[in-house]
Amino acid sequence: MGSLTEPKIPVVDFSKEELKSGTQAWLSTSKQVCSALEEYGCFIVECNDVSLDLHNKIFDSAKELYDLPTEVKMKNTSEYPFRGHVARANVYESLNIEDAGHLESTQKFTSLMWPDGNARFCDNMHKIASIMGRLNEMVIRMVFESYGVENYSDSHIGSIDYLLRFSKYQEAKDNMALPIHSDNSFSTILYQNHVNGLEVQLKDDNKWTVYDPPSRSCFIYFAAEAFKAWSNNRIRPCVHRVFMNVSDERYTLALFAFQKGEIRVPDELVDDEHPLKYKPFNHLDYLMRHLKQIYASGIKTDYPIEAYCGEKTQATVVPSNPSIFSDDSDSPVRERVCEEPLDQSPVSNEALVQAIVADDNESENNRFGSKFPKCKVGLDYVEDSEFSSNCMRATIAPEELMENRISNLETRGVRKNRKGLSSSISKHNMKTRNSRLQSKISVSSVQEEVVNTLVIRTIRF
Ligand SMILES: O=C(O)CCC(=O)C(=O)O
Ligand SMILES: [Fe+2]
Repeated sequence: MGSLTEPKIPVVDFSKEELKSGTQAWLSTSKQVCSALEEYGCFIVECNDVSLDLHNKIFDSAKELYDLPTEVKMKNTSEYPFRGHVARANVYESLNIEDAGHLESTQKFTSLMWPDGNARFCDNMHKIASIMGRLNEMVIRMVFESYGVENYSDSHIGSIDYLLRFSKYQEAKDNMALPIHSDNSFSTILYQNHVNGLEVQLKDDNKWTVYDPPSRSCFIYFAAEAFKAWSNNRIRPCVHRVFMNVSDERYTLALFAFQKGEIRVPDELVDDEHPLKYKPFNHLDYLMRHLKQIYASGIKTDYPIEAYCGEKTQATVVPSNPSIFSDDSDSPVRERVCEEPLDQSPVSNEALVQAIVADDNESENNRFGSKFPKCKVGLDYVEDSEFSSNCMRATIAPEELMENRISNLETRGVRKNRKGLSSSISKHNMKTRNSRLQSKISVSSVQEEVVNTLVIRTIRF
């Protein structure tokens, strides 16, 4: 029989006294933090660092950011997947500041969005990011001390690479605004406006608990995949999703902590009871190569970090077996990953658009068509990946197949807004219906900031 009371997200009070290492308050708070992360993977941080005034200013500034024209927001780009400007229909939109631990990065982002300046925005965002960063560092010290590995805290904290993400959610048709996932960071701290929507899984039981912060000055702290690996599986990564069934706009700010350089399980955390589960790994490489492959291929894996650096995995960290990609032999359309990837480096929006345009014009220099002369280039919408709606794939297909695929794409609701065509495309004088649609799709992919997840696939015919 299950327990009668459902577990709740633990609340840890960081506001009572000044928390200083070595004090009784510090020790008891550390204990609560550690057991919350081991048992549930998350806890609510109660503190009084954010006044109601600052709360209001932060979300006014966030709204101001989202109210900017799309072409301005699209200037926020990144070589990493799912950073930069990401938009999904009217349900989800995010913008990301990389290297957010430094004021200069926030300043740079601010002047990209507001070339005439917006000191208020910069100031508010730097303030809240600093509060969240300090909290994260305190939690790291507490956990490291609890495990007796406090000698690693300084170097760990010194190598944190922060990412600040602004997210906006609106009511979703199926209510699912952000799919189920755990973060690929080390840890994440999240701050939200007055609209709930975040749900966490506290046990492996498919039950969801709504994050309902007790006050405007609360944060939620998540342990993520890299924290689990570092702790040799002691810490539980928090599985969460965003479920939106209210018409109010939900705004959040999340500070993701990544590690520059290598993460290795401290020797002190390996013993007979806890044999080593992970090889040392480079966190940013994990993000850049492994996740990129996973997202681009549409493979859903429950434990991506195990596949990357689990003690039992092979030396190759990037999936190389084409059979893991969709290859349904009953289907008239057989797909395989191009054995010789055309371009391993991140593909810029312009390069993608130019390649498509070049293909359409049957140019000699066509990057794709020269390798696959009978094929047309198009973009395929990936439905099955974790962040499905943000993913597009480049597909090479004979024209008649493109026709089918494009009608599928239409029914799958790829944006058809003709105004979405950028001038750089329309001036290329597209002739056929197909090519127009392809271009439109490519624009959509550009808008959705997914060009970096480009995978070249061939369709045999
Ligand atoms: O905005 C939220 O509530 C959750 C965001 C999140 O989970 C993410 O960006 O990974
Ligand atoms: Fe998340």
